[in-house]
Amino acid sequence: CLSSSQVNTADNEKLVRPNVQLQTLLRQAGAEQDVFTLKEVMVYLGKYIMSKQLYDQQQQYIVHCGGDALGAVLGVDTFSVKEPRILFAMVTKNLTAVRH
Ligand SMILES: C[C@@H](c1ccc(Cl)cc1)n1cnc(-c2ccccc2)c1-c1c(C(=O)NCCN2CCN(C3CCCCC3)CC2)[nH]c2cc(Cl)ccc12
Repeated sequence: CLSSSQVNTADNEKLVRPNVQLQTLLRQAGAEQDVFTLKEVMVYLGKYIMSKQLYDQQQQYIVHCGGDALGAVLGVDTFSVKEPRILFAMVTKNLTAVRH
């Protein structure tokens, strides 16, 4: 039988494994694990964007990642932080759900 935590696992508590390209970026942002929650992936990606100053200084919700490995991972040159659905879709292409 499933424990209560397994039954009502919210999306952001589901465990995911990034592919090698994304894992490399997360490690550069300080991650030391191989398996994450979606929320953890986003927190580390935020740190990565901050550390490499990829956001637009004038419009700080615009991220320019074309010349960076992040652009290759997400498949875009620029994105807006104000489009979370688009952003989650781009990030989840690089994640595999972990059965536990
Ligand atoms: C709500 C959250 C978010 C989270 C998920 C989504 Cl799908 C959209 C939005 N968010 C709001 N602004 C940002 C942001 C903006 C510019 C540069 C860096 C981060 C974020 C992102 C975080 C994050 O973990 N954010 C912590 C607090 N942020 C406040 C904004 N801070 C700003 C400080 C001034 C300079 C610009 C960033 C950085 C820390 N993780 C992300 C990962 C990506 Cl792929 C894209 C964006 C973010």
